[in-house]
Amino acid sequence: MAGGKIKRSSGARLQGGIPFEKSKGQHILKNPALVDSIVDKAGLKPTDTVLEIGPGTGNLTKRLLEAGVKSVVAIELDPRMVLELNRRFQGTPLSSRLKVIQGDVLKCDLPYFDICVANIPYQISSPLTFKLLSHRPIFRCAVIMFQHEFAMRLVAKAGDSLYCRLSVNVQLLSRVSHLIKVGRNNFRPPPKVDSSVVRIEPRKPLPPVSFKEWDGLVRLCFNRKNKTLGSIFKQKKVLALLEKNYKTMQSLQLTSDAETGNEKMSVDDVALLAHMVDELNMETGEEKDDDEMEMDDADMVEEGRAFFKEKIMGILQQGDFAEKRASKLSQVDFLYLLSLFNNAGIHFS
Ligand SMILES: C[S@@+](CC[C@H](N)C(=O)[O-])C[C@H]1O[C@@H](n2cnc3c(N)ncnc32)[C@H](O)[C@@H]1O
Repeated sequence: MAGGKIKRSSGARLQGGIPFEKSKGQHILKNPALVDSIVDKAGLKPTDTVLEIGPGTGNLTKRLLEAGVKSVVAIELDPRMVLELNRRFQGTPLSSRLKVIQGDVLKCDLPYFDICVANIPYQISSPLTFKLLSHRPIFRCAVIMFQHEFAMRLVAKAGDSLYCRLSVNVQLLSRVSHLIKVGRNNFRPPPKVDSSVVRIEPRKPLPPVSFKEWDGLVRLCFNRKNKTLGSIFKQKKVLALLEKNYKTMQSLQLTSDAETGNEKMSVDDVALLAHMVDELNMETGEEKDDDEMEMDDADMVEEGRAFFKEKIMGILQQGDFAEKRASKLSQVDFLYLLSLFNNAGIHFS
C-alpha cells in the first residue's frame, strides 16, 4: 500500500529501533484477522508458487507459508526489512519454502509465480499492475492491497465517476473485482488514506486486439472524456494525426491485420504496457482543456481533408458513436469502435 503522505511515527519502528520509511510506503499490516481474510480470498493451492511484493517484516509472508503453499518468493527493496525477515524465519520449518530477493520489484525480472499476494507501497501501484499484466507466463490471479481510490479506478465501470483510461486498459487485460475495504487503522503506522484489496485475474486468452491501437484510441477519447466523440474527432490535431497514419499505411500499401482478421495482442504489445504506466499513474480523470478549435469546413483548404473528416464522421455515425462520450463507453463499445476504424483503414499507432 502506498505511503505517500504519512509522517514518520515515533511508535512505528522495527525491532531494532529503525524507523519505517514513508518514501518506501512502509505500513505494516497489524490486524491478524485481516491478514487471514486476505489469504483466504486468495484461494491458494498446495502447488502454488506465491509472489509477495514488499513482505516488510513478514506478517503476510508467515500466513502465506502457513497456508501450505509450495513456496513464497518475496521481493523486498529495503535491506533492513530483508534482515528482519531472515531473523524471523531462520531456523523455523517455514524457511525452506521461502525465498527472499532483495531489490526493486519494478527493476528486476519477476520469477515464475502462480499467484501474487501483496500489500504493496502505493507509489508503485500503476507500474506494478502493468508489469504483472505483461508478465509471462500468465499467472492465475493477483490479490493486492491498493489505496482505496486507485482500487475504485481499477474496478470502475462505464458511467462511474472514477471510470478512466486506467480502468479501461486494466479491464481489457484482466477481470478486476473489489474484495475488501480496509480502514487505515489496520496498519502500523496508519496511512492517511483507506485501502482496498482487489483481485486481478488476467484474461486468457487476451482479447484479439493490438494494444497499441487500443491505447491510441482510448487515450484520444479519455483526453476529454466528457466531450462527445463527434467533437473530439473533429479537432484539427486529431484529424491531422489520423490522416497522417492513414496516408502512411496507404503509401506503404500495408494491409492492416484488422482487415485480414489477424489483429491480435502480441507479447510485445503487452510489454508496451510497462512503459505507459507513468502517464496512467497519476491520472485524475480530469479533462485537459487546451484551446484547440474544432475544424470546420471553412478551414478545409484541401478537398482531401474535408473528405477525410467526412470519412471519420461517417465511421462514428455508423456505430452511433458521434454523440457518445468516453465516460459512458464500455469495453465492448471501445472494441467495436476500434474495429470500425481499423476496418476502414484508420489507425491510432
Ligand atoms: C506496505 S509495506 C507492506 C509490508 C508487509 N507486506 C505487510 O503487509 O505488513 C510495503 C513494503 O514494500 C517495500 N517496498 C517499497 N518499495 C518497493 C519496491 N519498489 N520493490 C520491492 N519492495 C518495495 C517496503 O520496504 C515495505 O516493506
